Amino acid sequence: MKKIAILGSTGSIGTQTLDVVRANGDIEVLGISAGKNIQKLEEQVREFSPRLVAVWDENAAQELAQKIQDTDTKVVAGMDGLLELAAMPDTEILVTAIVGMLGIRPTIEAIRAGKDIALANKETLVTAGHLIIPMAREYGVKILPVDSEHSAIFQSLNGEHKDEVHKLLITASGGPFRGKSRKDLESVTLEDTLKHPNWVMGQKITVDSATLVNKGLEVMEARWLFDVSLDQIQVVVQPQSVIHSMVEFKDGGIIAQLGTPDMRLPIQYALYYPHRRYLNGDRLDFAKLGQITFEEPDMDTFLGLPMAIQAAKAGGSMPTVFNAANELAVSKFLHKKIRFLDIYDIIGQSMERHKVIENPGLEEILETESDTYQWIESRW
Ligand SMILES: NC(=O)C1=CN([C@@H]2O[C@H](COP(=O)(O)OP(=O)(O)OC[C@H]3O[C@@H](n4cnc5c(N)ncnc54)[C@H](OP(=O)(O)O)[C@@H]3O)[C@@H](O)[C@H]2O)C=CC1
Ligand SMILES: CC(=O)[C@@H](O)[C@H](O)COP(=O)(O)O
Ligand SMILES: [Mn+2]
Repeated sequence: MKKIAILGSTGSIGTQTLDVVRANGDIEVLGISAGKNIQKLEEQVREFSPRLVAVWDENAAQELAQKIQDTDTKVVAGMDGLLELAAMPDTEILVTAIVGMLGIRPTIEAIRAGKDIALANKETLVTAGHLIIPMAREYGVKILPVDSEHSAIFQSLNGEHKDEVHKLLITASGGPFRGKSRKDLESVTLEDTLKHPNWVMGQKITVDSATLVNKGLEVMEARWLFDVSLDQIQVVVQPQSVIHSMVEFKDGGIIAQLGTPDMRLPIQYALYYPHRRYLNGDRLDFAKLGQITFEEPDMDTFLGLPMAIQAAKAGGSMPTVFNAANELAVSKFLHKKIRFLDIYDIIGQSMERHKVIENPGLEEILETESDTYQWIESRW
């Protein structure tokens, strides 16, 4: 039995990870965690009997402890609880399916404890990739990409050395507003934004897809995961989300990974790497699909991508500012406190005022996050 723990087991990636566990029958889930959804956590405790459940919210943790006192599962709370889950004895893999840069500390804790990381939580690499990647190397742990584009690149590379690579082609759906003008975006609603054309995902990443911030985060994530320069990464809009990404090698040959939009494939690939397992689900039918099309991303309208590239070029603490500003702006948008285009203003103005800290340590990253939050809160 392979033993895993899941950071964010109640979310979109977390629950699909549990689908993969259920379908295969040879993975033991030793730890699960969530922010505050104790109803789902209780169901998961009763089905998977984990040793540990970590709940961010202290009151929710107490309530859950009451509800499951008839079980052998221990409940822990807060950041200490997430850290305990990340490093719990006997697990081989931590699945980081939590949303946001809150995932940094548990990911570091897990690496120090020698756990391989099945990484969905892109915000961690975006803000702390310069710490995480060398640390993973030092501790001899694998960072196995779960994000569909990065899994596609990982599969397409198939162990080839990075010196063989000419460039990475990251595909983008273009989001629900593909083809719209800036004027059109002035009046889009939250409900419009949450209608992703191809994928069913958590709310934060769905908004990020619509702004193209998601693609920007993925460019930065790819840079850390595959050790390539920014110039070696190209974003291509592929509206059907059938090609999940591609690698162009030095000789001009291009290898792509294709499939239906189903996150269980990259999750399962990461959990069983380097082996493939059967996956029961829809298969691509090319005759029915008819065509696969490509476009340039509209960088004049969807500023999430060019601003991310600007942050990546500035380096140091700037990707943290980009990410933190986006996290808070998206949260405000989800609570209907700001409009869609305000997300770009919040990110842009936060970056403009920031003086880059070169090679920031963990404390400086967290301070930059909280400084960015305070500045935004005082203005919006
Ligand atoms: N969904 C997808 O298809 C994809 C997602 N990703 C990335 O994976 C990550 C997760 O995304 P997704 O599954 O969509 O997100 P969801 O919002 O669906 O789930 C987030 C999970 O994180 C938990 N969580 C939230 N806040 C806290 C907290 N303070 N402490 C502990 N746990 C917390 C949630 O718990 P609770 O339920 O209690 O709120 C939930 O379990 C993101 O980084 C995203 O960018 C990458 C590629 C595809
Ligand atoms: C499933 C996944 O990995 C998401 O990141 C998805 O790619 C979002 O789609 P777009 O950002 O391309 O709209
Ligand atoms: Mn993705």
